[in-house]
Order: sequence, then structure tokens, then C-alpha cells
Amino acid sequence: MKTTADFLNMKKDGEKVVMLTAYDYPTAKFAEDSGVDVILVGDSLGMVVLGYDSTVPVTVNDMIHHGKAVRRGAKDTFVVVDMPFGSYHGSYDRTLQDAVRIFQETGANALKLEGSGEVIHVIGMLTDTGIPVVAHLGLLPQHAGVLGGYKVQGKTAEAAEQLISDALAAERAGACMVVVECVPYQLAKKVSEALTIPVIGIGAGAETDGQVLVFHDTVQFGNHHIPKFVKKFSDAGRTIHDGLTAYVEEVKNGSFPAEQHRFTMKEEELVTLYGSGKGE
Ligand SMILES: Nc1nc(=O)c2c([nH]1)NC[C@@H]1CN(c3ccc(C(=O)N[C@@H](CCC(=O)O)C(=O)O)cc3)CN21
Ligand SMILES: CC(C)C(=O)C(=O)O
Ligand SMILES: [Mg+2]
Repeated sequence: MKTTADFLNMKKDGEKVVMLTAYDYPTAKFAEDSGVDVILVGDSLGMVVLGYDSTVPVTVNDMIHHGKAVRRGAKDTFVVVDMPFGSYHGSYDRTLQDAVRIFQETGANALKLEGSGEVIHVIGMLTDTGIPVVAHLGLLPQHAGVLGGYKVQGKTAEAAEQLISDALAAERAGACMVVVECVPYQLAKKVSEALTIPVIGIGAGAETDGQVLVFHDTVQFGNHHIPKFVKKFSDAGRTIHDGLTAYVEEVKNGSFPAEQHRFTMKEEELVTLYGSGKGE
């Protein structure tokens, strides 16, 4: 299992950190077997596996349910779990209670929080408690309602400067990693150069310390909208569709199940059952 210290060294050595989302046991196993460095149990699960049209309806219990399955599937991979909408903006006590629950019950190695401002204090508070924290800046999907949709962030010099200072503040507060989502590549590069901790990009170009993608986008699992910044590395959706239409067709036309898919009763049992050797 890699540690936060290993990720710092990877950045120093110029080795990219590969992060991928997973939400269940088999996907976590695939991710671990493929050599992914960090698995993110993203609240994007609300959209790609629960069918909501944003991440806002996702609950602490949802994150725990999926986080536990991922942990069981990837025992040797660093697992980060997203804190869901509204779970870290209330009182200190409630935030700590939710964070401790997610961290203890899932066995995650770190929690991820979207935003800056007040969230910087929360990063410090959780780090002081002993919970490693990944910061998430740029496009904040939990703020889509306020931001007016999923739009590229940090496009003006002023917004870019703000994002750099937010990233520095997150690092000072103790964050072990930063995810920057949907920002111009020139800004992502500047942020990566400004920080000691690894900066993981999504829709942020190639000049970050690592990349993260949503599993269902990477392998085209499902017929959801796939953002422009995604490369489709395989076509699982097509493979699954082809397999299932063949299944339907073969049941309908009687070619499945075949002889090798059935069980047979012995001749003497058939004699007892039917009084003759004919079970057919
Ligand atoms: N399937 C999936 N993939 C993701 O990467 C993802 C989620 N869901 N859900 C949570 C957030 C939301 N994210 C998104 C979703 C859509 C766009 C998108 O459609 N962006 C536009 C560009 C918008 C612009 O030009 O300002 C695009 O065409 O890609 C971006 C990020 C990233 N995360
Ligand atoms: C898009 C990534 C960074 C994320 O937060 C998620 O999958 O929820
Ligand atoms: Mg998320």
C-alpha cells in the first residue's frame, strides 16, 4: 500500500500519480490489478451508478456503503472517499462526526473535500484529528447549482490567482493532495509548480502531477454524457450490450442453454421416478 509520503516522493521523482474512481468490489479489484495508484470513491457515484442528475442527493450512508465495498476489493491500494454534499459545512461537531464515521467505517486512507474558504479550516481540523485530506478545487460539482452548471473554472487572471492561493492554503492546512477539476492547463501547471504536494488533474491538461478519471467514462460503461476532457480507453458499454442482446436472442430461439449448461439425473433414478428408463 502506498502512503502519502510515497506520493510526495513520486512528485519529486516526476512519476505520475494515477487515480481512478471505483464504487464497488469488482471495479476496485480491476483498478488495483491495473496498477492504479489511488482509488477515489467519488460522489460521482450518485450520477453514474445511482442515476441522479447531480452529486447533490448523495448521502454519508451512500458513501459508506460504496466505500466499504471498494475497500474489500482493493486491500492494497490507497483509497480516498469523497465527503458528500452538506456533510462538512455545518458545525465543527457534526463535520467531525461524519468524517470520523466515513473514515472508520470504510477503512479509507483519506477523505476528499470540495472548496476553499471555510473548508480550509475543515482540512486543518480533520488533519489534526489524524484523517489525511485531499482538497478539490476548480470546478466543484457540489456547487453546480451556484456556479450555473459544469463549467471550466479559473479562466481569468483574477480567478486563476485565487485558485493558486486556495491551493497553497489547502497545502498549508495540511492537505496531502489536491484535485483540480476543469481548469485551463496553464493554470493547472502553475498550481502543480507552486505546491509540494501532488496536484491531480481532471480536465486540467497533462502538466499536473497525476490524473483522475471516472471509471464509467474511461471504459464507456453506460450511455451517460461523457465530458470533453475524457479519453475513452475501451468500450465496455458495447461489449455488455452485445453480450446481453445475444443472451436474449439465444433464450428466445432455444439455443441457450445447451447440453454443457445442464445437469443430468442418473438412469436408475429415472427408472425409480418413472418406472421405466425414459426420462425424456
Ligand atoms: N460521469 C461523470 N464524469 C465526471 O467526470 C464527473 C461526473 N460524472 N460527475 C461529477 C463531476 C461533474 N463533472 C463534469 C461534468 C460535465 C462536464 C461538462 O460537460 N463540461 C463541458 C465543458 C463545459 C464548458 O465548456 O465550460 C464539456 O463539454 O465537457 C464537466 C465536468 C466531472 N465529474
Ligand atoms: C471527478 C472526481 C474528481 C470526483 O470528485 C468524483 O468522481 O466524485
Ligand atoms: Mg466528487
